[in-house]
Amino acid sequence: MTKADATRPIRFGRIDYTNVWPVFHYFDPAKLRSNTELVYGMPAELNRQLRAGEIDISAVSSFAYGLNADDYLLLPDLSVSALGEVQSLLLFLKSPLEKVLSGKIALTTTSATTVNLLKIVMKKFLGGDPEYVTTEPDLERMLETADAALLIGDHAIRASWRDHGYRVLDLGDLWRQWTGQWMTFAVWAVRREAAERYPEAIGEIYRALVDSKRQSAADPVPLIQEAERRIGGTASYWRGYFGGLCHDFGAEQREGLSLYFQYAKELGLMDKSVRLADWSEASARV
Ligand SMILES: C=C(O[C@@H]1C=C(C(=O)O)C=C[C@H]1O)C(=O)O
Repeated sequence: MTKADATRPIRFGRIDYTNVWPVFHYFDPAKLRSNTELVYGMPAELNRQLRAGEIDISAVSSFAYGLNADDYLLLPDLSVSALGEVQSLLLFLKSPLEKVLSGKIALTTTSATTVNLLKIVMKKFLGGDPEYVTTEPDLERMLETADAALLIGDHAIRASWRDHGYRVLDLGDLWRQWTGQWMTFAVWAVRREAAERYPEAIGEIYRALVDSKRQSAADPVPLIQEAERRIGGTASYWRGYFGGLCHDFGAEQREGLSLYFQYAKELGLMDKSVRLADWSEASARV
């Protein structure tokens, strides 16, 4: 290992959306023994950076994990999942649904999981075949030329609060209606080479994330207050929002995500089957 390698910080990607807050709220890199640098970004940008090795570990779109499962390991029991409605994965319809099915849909540049979930819903569940264009997440501009627009994260939340008059479909709700399953939108992944190279640091980061998740679940009030302060909305909105999300990744979430990967492969959205592979502290210590 060169000197530069030995001193280089671990680069850790944090999605700059409220949905990951419970896992990051009490996570403070300054309290770690290892030199860890947080890199904030939209999911699609962090997906790219983890793929390129510019960051070592990150919250990423679950779809991006699926594309790169040979090179990544999952940090166990961490995810952004929901059974049903999420409130931040929204398709805004300017035209009636029948027209959207053969019309044009504008997709946010920030997403990977939800754009592919929408393609699954459109094709497999609703029998549609719309044209897709990818654009910056600006609802009014998207709908100038498209019949519908997909937004995720805080872009979707802010747009949903406006008096827009559009019909809105929640992708978490659609997935549940058609499959009865959980859906997992984001996971925490580490590059296999980073897991081998920095086993103690990854273990330390992992324990700190699990600890943050536990503290957030025990008392969501600080997160709710911070969301009100930074983004707006009411305490009851944020209570409902955080309450509808699950940051665990147990058997039910794994089953739902595996079904999503199966459909994505069936429709040619990814070319390989995905086997979920977990990082483990015990194996990293050997
Ligand atoms: C719940 C959400 O999950 C997300 C959806 C993602 C995607 O579609 O690729 C990626 C990360 C999460 O931000 C959300 O964005 O609101």
